[in-house]
Amino acid sequence: MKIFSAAQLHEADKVTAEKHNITSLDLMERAGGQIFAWLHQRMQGAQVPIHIFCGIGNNGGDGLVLGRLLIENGYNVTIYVANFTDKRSKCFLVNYDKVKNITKKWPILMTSEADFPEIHKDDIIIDAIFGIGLNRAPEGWVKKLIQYLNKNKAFTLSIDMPSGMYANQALEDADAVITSNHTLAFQTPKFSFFLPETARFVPFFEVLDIGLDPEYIYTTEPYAQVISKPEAQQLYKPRDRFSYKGTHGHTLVVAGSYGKMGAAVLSTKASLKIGSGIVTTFIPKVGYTILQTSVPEAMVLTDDNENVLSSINYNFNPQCIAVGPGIGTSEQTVNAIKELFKRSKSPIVIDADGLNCIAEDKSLLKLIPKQSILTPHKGELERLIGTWKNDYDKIKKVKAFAKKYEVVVVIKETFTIVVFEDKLYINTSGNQALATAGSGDVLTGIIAGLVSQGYDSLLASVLGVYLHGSAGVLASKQMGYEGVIASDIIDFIPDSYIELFKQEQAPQQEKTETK
Ligand SMILES: NC(=O)C1=CN([C@@H]2O[C@H](COP(=O)(O)OP(=O)(O)OC[C@H]3O[C@@H](n4cnc5c(N)ncnc54)[C@H](O)[C@@H]3O)[C@@H](O)[C@H]2O)[C@@H](O)CC1
Ligand SMILES: Nc1ncnc2c1ncn2[C@@H]1O[C@H](COP(=O)(O)OP(=O)(O)O)[C@@H](O)[C@H]1O
Ligand SMILES: [K+]
Repeated sequence: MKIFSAAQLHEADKVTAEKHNITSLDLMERAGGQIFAWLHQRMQGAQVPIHIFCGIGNNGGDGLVLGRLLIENGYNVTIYVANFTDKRSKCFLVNYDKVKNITKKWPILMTSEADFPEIHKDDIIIDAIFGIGLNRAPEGWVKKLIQYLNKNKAFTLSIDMPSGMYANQALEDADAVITSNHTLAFQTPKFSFFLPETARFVPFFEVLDIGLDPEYIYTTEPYAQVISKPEAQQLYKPRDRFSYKGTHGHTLVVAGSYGKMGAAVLSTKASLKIGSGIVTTFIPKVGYTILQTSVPEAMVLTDDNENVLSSINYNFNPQCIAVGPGIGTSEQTVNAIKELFKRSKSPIVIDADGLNCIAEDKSLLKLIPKQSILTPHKGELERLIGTWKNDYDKIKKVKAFAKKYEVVVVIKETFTIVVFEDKLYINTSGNQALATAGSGDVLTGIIAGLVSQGYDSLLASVLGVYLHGSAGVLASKQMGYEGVIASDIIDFIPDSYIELFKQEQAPQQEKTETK
């Protein structure tokens, strides 16, 4: 699914109005109507008090449309307008009057803290204060209103986005954002929903299609893309019935050192399980028996050194090389990696200590083969590109880095982001079960195994991150979050492929006895 920026959404709004001969007011009616339908379906007329807090822009206008429809359908509604300025939007004003025309219970204008209403914990709060038009951090009594609503235990539904955060700009004041229970976003999720600094304000969201111009949506290069099952499905390359192991590529895994041979085992197994036809693993001598016994399917080459990598020699052309898990950063290993980079003609997936070796000796950077894939977590990324001011600054720096060295960067997070040139792909599979030792080593093997099978570096990264997340989720369904260890993620790789093409089962109709 495409993610558009706030500017693109305003543009889409304009284009839709012009091309489809509808007004912004019609669009607002659609948007408010969709929120109403969502609530109505769940509430079925229940008389729970609903408090709608509107700003004075079009997000507030959506709140007014919702309020009117709820009142017309007999709900128990109170509308408040956070009247922080008289510069109200046109569509807001029209809908403000429409509310006044259908009820004697007019919207309550709030102008200070003294106007904050009492809210019971079982009530419902609708947050329609700010949407994509926020242009500065909320201050004064409006900030206090946001804090007051957050302190309340009532269920909070945000319209389009939690008020106080930007769609695609860094957060300025984390104390002035609504923490919503559920967000209903129009047409597209917002980029900030997925970033470490802001995702916690959006624990659940759904996207409502408000019918913005399909041509605009289809042809416009998005700000970012969300990768979920339908997108991942399209990336899959079916296997040829007449293929043989060589067709599916030969992966070289360079990993392990004394005490960290498990990392080599995990990457090797993952690479085989994702479908690499042949895997050779290069390790220090100490790991020979461990590797041969744990993964009989893999071939093993050993370094001359007993405990760490010092010279990486092999006499074949792998389609992809995975480097880094468990190798340490001793001087001889850094030098060995340097020689490997110089020699390699294939893309290299560089993870963990592979990245730390680069951080130790930055001259390695320009030797990284083009189209290689770097998979840093936060700490490794910081050692590579330095610190950042906020999530957006981080993305900007990673984009510049990826462009400069012509590589793909996989920023590992709860919502992992794959960065290539100016493109951003956000992964949505995965859960907290993946937060376990060795999980990253599995991902390295997965991505390398996909490159070996003929996926280009970008697709291998995007699909690999998706399947890795999906395997973790499937494992956690049987073992709970805590019970999943990295080997389990590998065991569930086959299921993650199968799950990719599983049809969602339609809810079963209840059978009625007729006799
Ligand atoms: N395609 C679209 O773009 C559509 C947008 N709609 C709604 O319109 C919203 C965007 O509306 P607007 O652009 O009017 O903007 P908002 O309603 O998000 O609010 C911006 C208003 O608040 C003021 N403001 C911004 N930051 C402030 C601050 N910190 N303190 C005080 N005032 C502040 C602005 O000057 C402006 O008047 C969307 O989020 C969505 O809810 C829908 O009505 C329909 C379609
Ligand atoms: N809470 C979470 N939700 C989703 N994915 C997660 C979560 N925590 C960790 N992950 C994923 O698990 C992997 C952990 O990798 P990494 O930190 O390198 O682990 P290790 O170094 O132990 O192998 C990454 O792919 C990351 O995106
Ligand atoms: K809002």
